[in-house]
Amino acid sequence: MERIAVSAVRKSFNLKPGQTVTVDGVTSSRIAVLDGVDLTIDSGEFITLVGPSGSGKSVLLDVIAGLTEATSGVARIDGVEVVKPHARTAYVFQQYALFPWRTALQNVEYALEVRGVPATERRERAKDFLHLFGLKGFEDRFPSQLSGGMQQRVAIARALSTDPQVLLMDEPFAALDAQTRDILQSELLRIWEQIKTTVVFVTHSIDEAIYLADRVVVMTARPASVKEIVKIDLPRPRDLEIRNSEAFNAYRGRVWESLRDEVGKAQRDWTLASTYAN
Ligand SMILES: Nc1ncnc2c1ncn2[C@@H]1O[C@H](COP(=O)(O)OP(=O)(O)OP(=O)(O)O)[C@@H](O)[C@H]1O
Repeated sequence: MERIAVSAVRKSFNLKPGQTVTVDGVTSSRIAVLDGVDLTIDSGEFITLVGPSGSGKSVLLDVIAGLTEATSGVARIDGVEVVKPHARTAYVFQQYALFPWRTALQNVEYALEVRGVPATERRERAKDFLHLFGLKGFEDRFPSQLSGGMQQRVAIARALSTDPQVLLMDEPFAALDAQTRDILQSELLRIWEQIKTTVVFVTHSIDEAIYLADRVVVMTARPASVKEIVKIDLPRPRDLEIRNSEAFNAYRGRVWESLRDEVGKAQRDWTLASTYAN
């Protein structure tokens, strides 16, 4: 069943007064970020998005989240146009975005509180989700008393406690060390296997993209559209060892092949931009 449908989505922003951008010799005070993105995602699918830095991946997530309006085109969830944040869509950012004055438990409870879940029920549910992420015994710690990996576990527990139909994740593990990142990828997969919510996950890591996904969506350089979708036919449940397999290696080559030109284009764009800036 189709859960998310992004159709011909374009997005451009006005630049600050006095700023301009020149593309193909045309100077403009608007920057085009998304250029006709089409993407449909089934219920329960795990999608990863890769693309050069600055290509518009976060903006695309924001459109699906209802945090920003498309300039044209439409994003739909279950056939309904997204015009504002949806109660059953959850978002996890790179920075843990926890309330520093609330304990781990209270942070998870917050998401349930704003949805009107009664106190006893929300406390139990929040605890269950913290335990699911291996945080038993850490319920009363404040974010500053938790490691980066633990903070991100709390953020994901908070997002999942609301039973979202759609989970949007914007480079959630980018700030973590490599080992913690590996552990969290596996934990996320383990939990996703149980709840099978629809996930759209942005990453710069090709390995992470392949390891997690049912399909890897490769975006072009800005203004972005979908360049290619690579279906990942690796068996599930997956463990990290799979990254050493021949099949994984072949996917790695395939995704990089698709991404390489776009990274090159984005780099030329930056070089040009810095030439103008000087
Ligand atoms: N509110 C805004 N006003 C103006 N430009 C914006 C705004 N939001 C994003 N942009 C521009 O849109 C482009 C895409 O940004 P976005 O953050 O989506 O890229 P990204 O692919 O997620 O990058 P990265 O991988 O580096 O996180 C960037 O050039 C950015 O400067």
